[in-house]
Amino acid sequence: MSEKVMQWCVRIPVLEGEAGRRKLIAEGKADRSLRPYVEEGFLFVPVLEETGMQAEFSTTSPREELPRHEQIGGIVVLQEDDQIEAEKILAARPSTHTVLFATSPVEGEFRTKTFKVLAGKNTTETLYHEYGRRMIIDLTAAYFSARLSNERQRILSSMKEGEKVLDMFAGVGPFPVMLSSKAKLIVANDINPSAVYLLQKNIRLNHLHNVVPVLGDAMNLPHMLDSMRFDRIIMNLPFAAYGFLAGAAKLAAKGAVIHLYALVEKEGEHNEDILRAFPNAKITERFLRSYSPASWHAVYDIEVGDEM
Ligand SMILES: C[S@@+](CC[C@H](N)C(=O)[O-])C[C@H]1O[C@@H](n2cnc3c(N)ncnc32)[C@H](O)[C@@H]1O
Repeated sequence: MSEKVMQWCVRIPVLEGEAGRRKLIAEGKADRSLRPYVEEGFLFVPVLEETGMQAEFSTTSPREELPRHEQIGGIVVLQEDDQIEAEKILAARPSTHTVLFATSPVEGEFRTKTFKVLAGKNTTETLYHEYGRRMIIDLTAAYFSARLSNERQRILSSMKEGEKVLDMFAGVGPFPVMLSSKAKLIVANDINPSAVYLLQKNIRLNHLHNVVPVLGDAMNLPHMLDSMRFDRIIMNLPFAAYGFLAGAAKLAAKGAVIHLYALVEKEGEHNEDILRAFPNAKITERFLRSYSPASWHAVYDIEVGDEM
């Protein structure tokens, strides 16, 4: 049961909210027994020191305070800068070679983080397995998250044999690598040279002959790919992909399906953007996971229809 209490707080514009909250946690200033919330475009974060601003917060349950880990191949990423916990994990899991703590949020055009090695080998590179495929990941060089593995399987199972697929923001290639078994062709594009370098390695590692890596800005794809049309387009750049919908509309075949990933604060937040690019689309929005107390990762499945 949670209860309401008054506490000192800081108010951060919502787009910088998650980065600000993490900074306050890293500095030991956040009051983690209380739950932050969003109101009128600001994230309110409860803090331990007096700030001159107070607000009402709900208490968190002990379960919400447990450190969460993400395992990517032989690497564990801890949510807390906790060396003792890191050493324990390393000793308990023989397949883990490194325990990391992210010292920044996902940031910049390449959507990468910086890391501190808490325990084990001094590296951010690892070999990751997903449903029988292998991928080389380097967490400082290019974005990667194992959390979308179920989502990749969901898309694979909805695909027909022989589809032409475009991944506009492919990173090191998890979607192309996992979807290649059903596709005729996958064009996999990314603006980060290190991501495309790893993508090329991952294509070779899995002996794929139908994935074409492209290094470039997704804005240029309609011009570069000219008359090509795709049955499925993956748009996984959650904070900005909706800005590329007009380009996707030029590259979508009749009857295509677009998977648009977004960070949202309310249901239907991007419906208008989608309908501007695809006026006859059928839109299904799905919740993927919480991102911050008041925002979440969503995927919009956009069936563009035959009349475009
Ligand atoms: C959230 S990551 C997703 C990567 C990959 N789809 C995955 O699931 O791991 C977004 C990717 O978009 C790339 N990116 C950012 N802006 C871009 C642009 N204008 N054109 C092409 N790629 C871009 C970044 O380098 C990053 O690899």
